[in-house]
Amino acid sequence: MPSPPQPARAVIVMGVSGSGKTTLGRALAAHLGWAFLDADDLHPPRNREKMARVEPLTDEDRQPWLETLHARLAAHVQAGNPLVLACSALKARYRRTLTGDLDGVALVFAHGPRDVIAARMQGRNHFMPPSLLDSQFAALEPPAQAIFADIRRPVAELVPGIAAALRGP
Ligand SMILES: Nc1ncnc2c1ncn2[C@@H]1O[C@H](COP(=O)(O)OP(=O)(O)O)[C@@H](O)[C@H]1O
Ligand SMILES: O=C(O)[C@H](O)[C@@H](O)[C@H](O)[C@H](O)COP(=O)(O)O
Repeated sequence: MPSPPQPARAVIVMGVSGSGKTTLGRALAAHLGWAFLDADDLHPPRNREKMARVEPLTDEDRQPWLETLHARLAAHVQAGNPLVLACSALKARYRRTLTGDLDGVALVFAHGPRDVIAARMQGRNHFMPPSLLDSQFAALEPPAQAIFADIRRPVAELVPGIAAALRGP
């Protein structure tokens, strides 16, 4: 994934389940006045059912979902309608599928300690069982280049820094 392009036309907020992608992505989109899309909302029913059975998704499970997300991202970029996409995007190859040959897609990595994330997952009502968190960390390939967001900090503090990083030096 290249360094943040100038100007960014889309942002992917990535991280394991419960890392705060949705919360941070929504707040960032509101701050920027951009559209927001939660990749969770596009999981096919069989993927949601699988996770609810406490079975991690495989590469094959995720591939069609990632292709659908790429098409949505491409439509926004090509229409000049910038988008914040919250998506786990755990592996480098998933991020390559999401971005494809699109220019101007920046990456934000929502990262934090496992215990903080586990506690937050226990406190919400969601189809994703907290017991899948270890499989999420096992699949995670942290990005070499991204805007790093430490999710121990409040979202309201994180958003202006991310927006500034998107604008570039
Ligand atoms: N920076 C933060 N500080 C405190 N709580 C947070 C923060 N980010 C997210 N949360 C809370 O953590 C939980 C998981 O966040 P969520 O956005 O649903 O994560 P994800 O989309 O990555 O699964 C939610 O209950 C949310 O309110
Ligand atoms: O690739 C995956 O394994 C899933 O996308 C997973 O990472 C995602 O986290 C779930 O869809 C639960 O949704 P939340 O991210 O909102 O917990």
